[in-house]
Amino acid sequence: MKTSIATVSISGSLPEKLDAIAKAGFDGIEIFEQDFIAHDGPPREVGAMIRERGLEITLFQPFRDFEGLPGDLRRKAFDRAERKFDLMQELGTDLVLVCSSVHPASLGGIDRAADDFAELGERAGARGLRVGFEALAWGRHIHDHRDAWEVVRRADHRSVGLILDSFHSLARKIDSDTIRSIPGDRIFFVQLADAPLIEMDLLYWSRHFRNMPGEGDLDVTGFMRAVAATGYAGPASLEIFNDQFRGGSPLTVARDGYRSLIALADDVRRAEPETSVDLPDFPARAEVRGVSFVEFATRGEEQAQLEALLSSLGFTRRGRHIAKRLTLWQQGDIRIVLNAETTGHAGAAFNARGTSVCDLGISVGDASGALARATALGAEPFHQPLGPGELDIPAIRGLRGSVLHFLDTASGLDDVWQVEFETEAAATVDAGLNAIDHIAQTMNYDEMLSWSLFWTTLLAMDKAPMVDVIDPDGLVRSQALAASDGALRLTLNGAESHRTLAGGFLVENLGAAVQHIAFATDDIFATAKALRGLGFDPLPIPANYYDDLAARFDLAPDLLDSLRGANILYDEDAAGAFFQLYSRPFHAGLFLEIVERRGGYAGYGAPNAPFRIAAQKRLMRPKGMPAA
Ligand SMILES: O=C(O)c1ccc(O)c(O)c1
Ligand SMILES: [Mg+2]
Repeated sequence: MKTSIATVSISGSLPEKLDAIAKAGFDGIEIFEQDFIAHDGPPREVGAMIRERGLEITLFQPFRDFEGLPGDLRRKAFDRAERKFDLMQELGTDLVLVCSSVHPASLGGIDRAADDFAELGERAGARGLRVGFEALAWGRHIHDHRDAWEVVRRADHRSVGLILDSFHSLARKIDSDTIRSIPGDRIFFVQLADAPLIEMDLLYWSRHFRNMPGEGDLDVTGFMRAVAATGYAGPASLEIFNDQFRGGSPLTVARDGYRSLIALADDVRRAEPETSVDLPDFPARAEVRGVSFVEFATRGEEQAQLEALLSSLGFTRRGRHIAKRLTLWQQGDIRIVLNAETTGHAGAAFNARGTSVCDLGISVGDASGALARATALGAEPFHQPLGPGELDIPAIRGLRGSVLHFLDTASGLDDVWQVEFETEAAATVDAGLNAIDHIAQTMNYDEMLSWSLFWTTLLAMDKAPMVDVIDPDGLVRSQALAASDGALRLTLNGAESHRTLAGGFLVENLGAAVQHIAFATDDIFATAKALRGLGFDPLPIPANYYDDLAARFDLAPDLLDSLRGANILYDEDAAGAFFQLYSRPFHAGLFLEIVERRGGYAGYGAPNAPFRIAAQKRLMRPKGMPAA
């Protein structure tokens, strides 16, 4: 499968766009005319510049307002086309996209449009060029791929074909199966884009809110399945108009695009095994078994504080690494590794940011399969020199330079705790924490799409609807991702203002990282009681909160008293109930949480966030600062 992306999807100058696109692994580009015009250099040079980077020009676009014009306007449209044909020949591309007309003088009429395209095809064909017709969702007379196809069919010229764009078809809610009856060799080009479902004007939605397949809410997979079923064998090309991407890092956006396109093609071939998608084989999304470990880079005084906090939560130190300054803290199935190395990845992480989560270990069905999939999607493998007796655990780079490890049982990687660690004393305390409920990664708002794509293309995880977390000083957007059985839950929290708790963490911590870890208990009141005995200092929750709870929910008085007495927050929905107990914030605004889920409650207590955040901020406010 030939991969391609429109230059309009990436920020920067034309050479910057091309560098990023080539580096991300694409085979070709759709050259957006504006990007060519803005560049200072003749078309032949631009063509060479593109080919030098190993890219081909899959499409020249757009050519607007062509079909259905009367008299002189029609003649002028053909003159314009001839000029663009000259340009295409100099650039070195044979296909132009003609998008359906929005011209006020365009007359309409399928046969008139077909005649126009037959003549354009004749002129293009004489030069060895081809013309593709795309229905814009807001086209004046043609705004449905079925009508565009009818124009192409009636034009009946080998140099005239159809161009499909998932956005235009899906935005108009046209059934993708209508594509299955179009002959694949009459489809000249396929553009792909997703978008969040928002009610708004189609043109505005398209020009500002498109995103990578898998990042939005449209069924781009269903669309591409239908395309594949036709036998179409041309490029799959991303055409993403997005305000955020226009200002983003060219390489990050290009890499996200590549990941999204390869994952999409892989989904299509798995869903349509009878079709041939020309793509090297790699494993399906890894099945998640759970969180194997969370590793902090920490040293000195900060390490002592973190150890004290873990002890007060019922964790015990259970192992020491055979060669490195690593200790293993455990409770139930939860493993926290404290890495005090002064060199290597963790050493560098601590030097840059102080105590922070530098590594995550995920238990999967097949660890090397997970790595193979990650690399096929363009992830960067991570290697560190192995000491004697150490296991080679497959790993890639994750959020902001952190490292993500894959462990499994089949290849013995789950035994790393026995192989690489000397066991210390058995647990003498236990507060009933048995698993990691969720891990919260804080990032800038404009990193959220990228990281949610990262997780959902790599592992079998689904996105929940985006939730607003109300911080007293600004809004934080929260995207939850979960494996279907809850074996891994992540919340990606995107901050826009540095004044929010999440935004402040980004400043203090020099960028995105895990800000909190939530542990699961089966009995939060028993856990709270055990923690009191261990000297755990919970985040104090004001009485007003409990008065409001009494008004909002029908809670038994003794339950309300127990919640109040233990500083436990409460939420419920139709499926069940949720209990939350928080630690006080420590270094840079990191914190720990304890939760109990009852019934099928699948959320994260977002309604409690404003009160929890206000309570955390009261404790974090620098001494002597005014309250406002
Ligand atoms: O928004 C536009 O004008 C526009 C132009 C060309 C395309 O291929 C498209 O999908 C949209
Ligand atoms: Mg398009």
